[in-house]
Amino acid sequence: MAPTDKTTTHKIAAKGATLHATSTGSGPPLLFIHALGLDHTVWQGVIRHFPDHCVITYDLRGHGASDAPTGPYAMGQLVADAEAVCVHFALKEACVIGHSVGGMIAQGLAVKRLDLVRALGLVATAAKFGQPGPWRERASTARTRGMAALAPDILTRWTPLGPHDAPLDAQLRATPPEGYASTCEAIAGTDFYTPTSGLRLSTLGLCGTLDAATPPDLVRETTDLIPGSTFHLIRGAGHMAPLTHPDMVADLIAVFLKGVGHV
Ligand SMILES: O=C(O)CC1=CCC(=O)O1
Repeated sequence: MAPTDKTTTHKIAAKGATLHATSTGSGPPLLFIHALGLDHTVWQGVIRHFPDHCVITYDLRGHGASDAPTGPYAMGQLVADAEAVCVHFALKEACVIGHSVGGMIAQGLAVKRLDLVRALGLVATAAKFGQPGPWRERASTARTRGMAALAPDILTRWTPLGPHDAPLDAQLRATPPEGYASTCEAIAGTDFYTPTSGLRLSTLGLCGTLDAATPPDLVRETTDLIPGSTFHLIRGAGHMAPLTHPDMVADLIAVFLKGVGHV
């Protein structure tokens, strides 16, 4: 939802960083967590479909209007940040919907604080994003050459060419290199296959058929770690489905929420 006078912005104190968050509406809580190199606004087209929920978004540390302390960041800290956001808003039993690294953080939050998480939405994400080497290289490039050196390749992997390229490119280039690099290092050090396999909660997995960054088989494999989960493909979408196909993403989430009684 584009910020309206019903949307409030919040500053949340986390360890070593102040986080920027937004809150709108009331009802069953939904927490949306964005991907690497973006900010909370990537969810705008999705969250406008949930006027009867309490919708919370925030910017990861190192991204958007949150602080970008010097890294590296640990995945445990990114999970603790999500926990701090839940505590700030007194969220309990939220449906936590994470995109890409946001989905990894959502898995970690459910493992750490199942009391806070009633259901999971795993959008174009994984329990482990490949080998650490390329993430460390990306971190090093961000620090030494800046986001402009990375943006063209990342954009090509994110989404088939389209009208979203310019705003995505702008967000990516506006991400503080230290925040981006430190988040890459958190990804490099994370393998959630075992902890996520132990989760028992309602889970929806979503992936675009054209996703080159987290291909459908990877997202399906991650979703399948959680018994009873459901998985849907979004035809024609790439990695940026929440931005390029917001109505479809929202419809699938809405059906899922209805199915689990989070309405
Ligand atoms: O940027 C990418 O290559 C894809 C990605 C992995 C984690 C994330 O948030 O984005």
